[in-house]
Amino acid sequence: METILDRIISQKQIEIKSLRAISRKIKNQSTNLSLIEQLKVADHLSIIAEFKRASPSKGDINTNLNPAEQAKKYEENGAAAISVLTDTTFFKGSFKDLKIVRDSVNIPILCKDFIIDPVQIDIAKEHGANIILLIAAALPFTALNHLYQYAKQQNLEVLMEVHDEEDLEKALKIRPGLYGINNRNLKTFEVDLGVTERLAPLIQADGGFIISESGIFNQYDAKRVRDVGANGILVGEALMRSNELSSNMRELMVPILKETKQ
Ligand SMILES: O=P(O)(O)OC[C@@H](O)[C@@H](O)c1c[nH]c2ccccc12
Repeated sequence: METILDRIISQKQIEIKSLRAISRKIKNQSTNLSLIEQLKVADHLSIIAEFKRASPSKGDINTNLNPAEQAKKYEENGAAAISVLTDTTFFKGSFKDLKIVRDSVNIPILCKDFIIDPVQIDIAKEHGANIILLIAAALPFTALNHLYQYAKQQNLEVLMEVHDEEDLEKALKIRPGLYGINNRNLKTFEVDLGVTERLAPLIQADGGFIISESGIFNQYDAKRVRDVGANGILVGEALMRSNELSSNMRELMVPILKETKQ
């Protein structure tokens, strides 16, 4: 049966063709902002705050927010980085949003997309991204490794997303240094923080920073992933819907365990 991930990837293959045709008029905006350097010194859980208008699992989340204003609020309230969804078809995001956020803040930005081709990495960088996401489940090992090496050559950091042991096996061979454990299964949309509890110790044994992604809403969720060694959390829906962003973000920044520091 065709999963949502299969559908997203087939759509990407179509979009890549037009991305190649985009003239690269935009000046390279990339700066040297580093999430990894921040994670090295953080004493609380770092928040990667996401700008996410909609998603296939939740439908419209908040389509009225202004990306520049929301990004500034994330920065003011202590986000370590901002994630911007650039997929349009399924998430209602765009590279324009990425550029707007880049021009509004001074912290690292993650381009959140389904990357299957180096041209997407070029475009992410041209719009000001410092970090890209690579989803292990979306690619065979050789392609994943190739895109990882390409991004590093472009001076970008890579958040390597894993959801199960099979993904992790591919990721550990690459040793990316920065892992995203997605609590949401991109094939069924099921969310379970137990995924971080299961995979984090396997990553810790090998070394590398850990970001727990998806389904994190409050300090109990934050503590749960912190307790198994997460260095950071990637939070979208909870922050996009929040009416009290400052206090919500503050409650998520729980102190991290000494053993977690690298
Ligand atoms: O809105 P949430 O449940 O806080 O999740 C944020 C983020 O983890 C999620 O948007 C995400 C994680 N990995 C992805 C890959 C593609 C698209 C989206 C995602």
